[in-house]
Amino acid sequence: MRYRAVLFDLDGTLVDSIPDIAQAVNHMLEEMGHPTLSPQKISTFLGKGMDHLIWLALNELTDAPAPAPEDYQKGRELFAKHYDLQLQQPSSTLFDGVKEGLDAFQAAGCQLAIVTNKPIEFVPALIQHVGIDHYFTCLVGGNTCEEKKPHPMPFLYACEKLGVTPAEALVIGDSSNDSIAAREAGIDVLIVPYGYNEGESVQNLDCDGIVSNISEAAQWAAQPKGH
Ligand SMILES: O=C(O)COP(=O)(O)O
Ligand SMILES: [Mg+2]
Repeated sequence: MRYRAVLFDLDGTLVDSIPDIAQAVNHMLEEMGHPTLSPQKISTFLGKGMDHLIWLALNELTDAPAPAPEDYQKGRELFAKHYDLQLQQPSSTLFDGVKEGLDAFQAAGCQLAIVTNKPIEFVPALIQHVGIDHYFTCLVGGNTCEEKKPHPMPFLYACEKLGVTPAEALVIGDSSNDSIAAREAGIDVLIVPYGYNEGESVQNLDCDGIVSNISEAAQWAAQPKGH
């Protein structure tokens, strides 16, 4: 294995988290007297953290250039309340190949971390529900560091926590937020094509490869560079 640590994005890479996020967004919208949005539409708002998601969802429903500050604040409180409730009985699921891939990386002696833009308080319940919490020795959320992806800080913070250099780490993600942050941090990056890249194709992202799932990522990482 070419790497000592693997830093995983969460939403859209390990977990199909849209079912619970869409429910929470739509409960928020309903309580604020707005019509609901399709899960497909909501999935295009994901990637830059909870505040951005709420901003885009509220913005979608009005002609105003931005939600009023009090509506935005109310939206943030309601989303957090409903997402927390949702995570008590979640519907989110693991993508195919995740467990096999995590097992392969772990068997090869890699340390595993999650680096997500999701606020850290929601992460433990979600990864416990899908049965992958025991794999990770480091969890970094969107509010753990001063900056979020696409800033490199969260990935560099995870490397420091795990005691590895950026050259010894690999990032696996689903969006430009992951590829840009990884490149800026000097960390190799693989992209999966089944996640949420803010509604855009992943084909043009600056990365070291596009792999069909995490299991294939582990095979890729086991080969010498240049294969
Ligand atoms: O919270 C988001 O917007 C996306 O989370 P992610 O970084 O795990 O994809
Ligand atoms: Mg993601």
